[in-house]
Parts: sequence; C-alpha cells; structure tokens
Amino acid sequence: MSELVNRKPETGAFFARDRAWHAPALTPGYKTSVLRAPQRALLSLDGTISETTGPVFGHSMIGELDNDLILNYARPGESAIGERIIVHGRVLDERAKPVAGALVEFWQANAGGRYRHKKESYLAAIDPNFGGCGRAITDEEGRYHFRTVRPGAYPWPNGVNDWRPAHIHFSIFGHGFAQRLITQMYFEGDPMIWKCPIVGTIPDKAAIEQLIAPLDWGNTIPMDSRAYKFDIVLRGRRSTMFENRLEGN
Ligand SMILES: O=C(O)c1ccc(O)c(O)c1
Repeated sequence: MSELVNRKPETGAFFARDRAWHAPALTPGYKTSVLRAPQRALLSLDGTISETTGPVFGHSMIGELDNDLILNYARPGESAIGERIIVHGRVLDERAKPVAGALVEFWQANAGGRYRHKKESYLAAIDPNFGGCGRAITDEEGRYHFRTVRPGAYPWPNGVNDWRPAHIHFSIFGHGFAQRLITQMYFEGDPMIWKCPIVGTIPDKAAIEQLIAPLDWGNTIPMDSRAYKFDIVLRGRRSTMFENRLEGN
C-alpha cells in the first residue's frame, strides 16, 4: 500500500474515477477493447431518482445456497470438483467505512478453466455439478463470504498464446442500479497474473496488487478449505480497479 501515499488528496464528497489508477478504455493489447472503447468524448448525464435510490437489496432475496458454488448447482449428495476455497472480505467506501446491504455477485470458470456458457469453446470439461455463479449481501460490517472451488486458468483468443490467470469476476451494486463496480480477483502467488493482457491494461502496479487476494491462513478451515481475503473499496483514493467491460465472463 505504500505506493498509495503519493496519490491525489481527497477533494470532496464525490470522487471522480482516477484515470491514472484505472485502466484506459482503449488498450489494443486487449484486442476487444478497440471496438468497445468510446470513439467520441464522454457526456455526463445526471442520474434519475430511481437510478440513484432504488432498489435496495435485502437479505431476504438471497437463497440459502446462493453463496455456496460448491453446492448451488450440484445434484443432491454431490459437489463441484476442485480445490475447495472460501473467499471473503469487506466492501468499504472511500473513507474506509463498511458498506452494508450491498449486493455482491461473483462468477467464474470451473476448476479446469471452463465456463458454463453457450459461447464457451475451451476444450476443458464441464463439471456437471458446477454452475459458476453466486451472490451475497454485505452485513452491517460490510462483510461478505462465499465458498467455491479455485477456478482454472484458460487460454483465450487474443494474441497467439494468451491465457487468463485464475480469477473470479465480481459485481457490486450499491443502493441503486447506477452504483455498480465490476472487477476481478486474482490469487496470491499466481505467475500467470503478470502475463495477462487484461491485467496488463492497468497502469499502476499497486492497483493490480489490490486485485490479488492473499491466502488467509487464519481463516482456513482445517481438513476442508483454504481461505482468500478480498476487500473491495468503492470510489475514492483507494478504489478497487474498475473493469471497463460491462458484460459476460
Ligand atoms: O473481454 C474479453 O474478451 C474477455 C476474454 C476473456 C476473459 O476471461 C474476460 O474476462 C474477458
């Protein structure tokens, strides 16, 4: 975190996206960004009341297995194949205050690096007991957690031999639909992180490191699962890198 001290001071209640911290929209090394990047100057539109105030998510909308990717798609008595892990952390605002009641959604490839998606073409096997998505709502202290298997790395058609490191996609809704952060979490110690063209679009190494969840030995469940800790900081000086693309895996 020491690299963060040189960043701009807080200026007020609204924190504009810091373009030096976040990836630029146009990054030709990540091929599909060329078509996705805006070609004209951005316009700023005022949010409508419904965009900024609704809906408010509540714990009652979450099913019992929604935060358990090992079981939420599995046949009765079976479970997903792979290294069992727990991912947990807190959603914090720009002043490090917990954000309660935020909807946190996550999706990922299976242990072999294969998504359950009709457009997926990677030859790794589908796991019949793994769907690959789930959700949770943060508690009063901004905490969320889910159980899953560690996703596999996979190749993708970008350069001649490009691979995505093991990663989990995250979407975080605030109290309105216009408040949304989409990002990805990586795993401590994975050498593939530094070879990835998507990771490589992030200009600041400290911003990349903030996306790498450390192994959290203290929360390991003996004889069961290891734990990884991933805190998410909404808009502000220490904000989690925002992903430019808005849909898909
Ligand atoms: O934007 C893309 O093309 C793309 C490809 C592979 C991924 O794993 C991903 O997250 C995005």
